[in-house]
Amino acid sequence: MSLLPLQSPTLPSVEELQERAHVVCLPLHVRFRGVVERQAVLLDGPQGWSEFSPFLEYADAEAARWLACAVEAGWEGLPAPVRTAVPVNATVPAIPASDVEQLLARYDAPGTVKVKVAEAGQTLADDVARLAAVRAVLPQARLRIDANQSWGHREALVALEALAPFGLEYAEQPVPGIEGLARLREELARRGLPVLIAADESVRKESDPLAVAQAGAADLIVVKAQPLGGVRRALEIVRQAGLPAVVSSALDTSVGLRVGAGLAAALPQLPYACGLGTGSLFVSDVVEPGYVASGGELDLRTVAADPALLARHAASAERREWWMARLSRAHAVLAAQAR
Ligand SMILES: O=C(O)CCC(=O)C1=CC=C[C@@H](O)[C@@H]1C(=O)O
Ligand SMILES: [Mg+2]
Repeated sequence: MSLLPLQSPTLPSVEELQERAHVVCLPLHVRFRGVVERQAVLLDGPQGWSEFSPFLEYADAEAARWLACAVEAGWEGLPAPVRTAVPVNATVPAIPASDVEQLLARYDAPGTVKVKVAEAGQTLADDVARLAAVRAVLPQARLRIDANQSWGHREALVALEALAPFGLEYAEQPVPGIEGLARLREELARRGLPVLIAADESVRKESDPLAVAQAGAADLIVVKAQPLGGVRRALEIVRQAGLPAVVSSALDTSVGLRVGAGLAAALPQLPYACGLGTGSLFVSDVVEPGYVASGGELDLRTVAADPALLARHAASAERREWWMARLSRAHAVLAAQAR
């Protein structure tokens, strides 16, 4: 397959990136992906603010794709939108059912809710209770689940039998691997269990993001601008995959969420609400008000980080140094690819 190169046409020097970089540490209302604070580098690019925030454990080659996205958004800008607003889902982390109502109150009129399931240390009964709690608060909402590839084949079948009665829009990455998804999808069809399968990790963490579509292993793909190396590369992946796509966040700050909204706004078709509602999980952000949905939608306003908030949430000197070194290594990966 041919994809756009990872780097933007002009890769700025590492010195320029570092001069324009602000490292922040933002508290979250709930634990998400095992963290209670989000660290991010925000770049004051000539075409607008952009974000470099690969998860802390990611190696440099993977982090370089996130930097390619930041360079594209900040130095090239976003592609022209084909719509003026994007629908978003509320995201419910693997919290106790008793906390669901309070969490959902942070979202304004969500028409769709994504519920995290299969959390380590929890049971299927916890997942059922969490979905039931969501259903009780929002009887009309579309529901989807995300297992983050934590089930095995048989476990997934048992879980999906139990959760399908909630009327799932789809199940995101129920099991690991492209073969695992394909096998599960076949078995669901054989059993007449009507749950669509969405691929997330099998798109963003595979060396070939199109492999899952080529294998016929999923009904739809989840696309995230930072992990896929930028908005234009993600658009090209969706075009070549030929499957419906769900745009989602990488737990970005408001700046990264706006880039994700730029991806969603530029897609020719947007059949599903986007996972770009995660700004509501932040206690504080780099813009005020944060880039959160109202009436279940994000508008396409300009998002520019506020200097006072950047200062208030500035990371420690030690974290800043760590991020600058990481930025430099990711830059070296992109520079080597450009040669
Ligand atoms: O899609 C959403 O509703 C929100 C984003 C989201 O779920 C994720 C963001 C960041 C990291 C991931 O573990 C997670 C996901 O797996 O989709
Ligand atoms: Mg996911």
